[in-house]
Amino acid sequence: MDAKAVQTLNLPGLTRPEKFVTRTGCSFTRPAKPEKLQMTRRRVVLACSYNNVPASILESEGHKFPLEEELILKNRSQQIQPYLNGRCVYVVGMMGSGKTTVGKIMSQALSYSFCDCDTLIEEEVDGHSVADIFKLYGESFFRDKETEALNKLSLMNKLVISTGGGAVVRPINWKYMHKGVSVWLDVPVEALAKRIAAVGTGSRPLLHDEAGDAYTAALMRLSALFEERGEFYANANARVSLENIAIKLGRRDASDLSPTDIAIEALEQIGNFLKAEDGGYAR
Ligand SMILES: Nc1ncnc2c1ncn2[C@@H]1O[C@H](COP(=O)(O)OP(=O)(O)O)[C@@H](O)[C@H]1O
Ligand SMILES: O=C(O)C1=C[C@@H](OP(=O)(O)O)[C@@H](O)[C@H](O)C1
Ligand SMILES: [Mg+2]
Repeated sequence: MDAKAVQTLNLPGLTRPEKFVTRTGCSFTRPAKPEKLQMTRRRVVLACSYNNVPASILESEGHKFPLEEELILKNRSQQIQPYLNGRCVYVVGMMGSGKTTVGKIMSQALSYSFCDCDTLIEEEVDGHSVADIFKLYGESFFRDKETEALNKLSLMNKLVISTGGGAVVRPINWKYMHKGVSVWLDVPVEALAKRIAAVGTGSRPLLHDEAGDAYTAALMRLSALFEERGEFYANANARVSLENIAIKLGRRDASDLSPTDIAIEALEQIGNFLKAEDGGYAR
């Protein structure tokens, strides 16, 4: 064993190793005393089903394994449950920021149900798509339906709710969302434009009018929208900066992050908010 590489970690709460893949090619040998682990730089496979295994030792060498992701998601959600107390989690952010995609992952980790606010509105308006609702009845009608939907959802619990990108603009909507906990997926507009260009602007009526190639058109419109709305997203209780996650995980840029990477960070940021709200006292 390379002595230089050996570090001793105090891992409170670690009980017994089974099988898991480390994320920095670290290896563990089971010490005599379970609460201490020795790490070397060689990759071995070891799994812990643990509470409080710091995610920092689960750093990826650029690839993750479902078991490891499950462990971390579960770990994060177990840490926040006592503070969340069944309150709904609202995911806010610009169009294309991953609210629906990441929201579903978070709901599974929290054993919550998932609700997409746009889908709820479509069901309320005879199954018309959001784009058709804009066309048939106009944006103001859509916004009223959005407020009605958020009002209804605010009476429920144990839901992860992915909101529509414009929900943050109306103060009344925040009155409803602040009955739960809100998290803002803060994604660089370039990454948003790339994602939306890949799927097309058909489902997003506010991106329809720009001329030019799909990416440039989306980038122009999203930049203008963010200019108008940026301050409203900042009302969220927690913020997930994809640029910060990329730096933390040593990735090239925000486009290099999976929805699960973002869900893990979202749960961590929600946890930070809840602990601060609670005076940091463990339950
Ligand atoms: N982390 C990610 N990396 C790459 N593409 C993503 C990521 N998260 C979401 N997407 C894609 O971006 C598009 C928008 O995602 P979606 O969840 O619908 O966002 P929103 O609900 O915020 O508009 C979808 O095509 C989705 O597959
Ligand atoms: O940003 C917006 O104003 C909108 C975002 C859309 O939802 P997504 O954020 O899920 O695309 C949808 O609510 C509608 O097209 C308006
Ligand atoms: Mg959505």
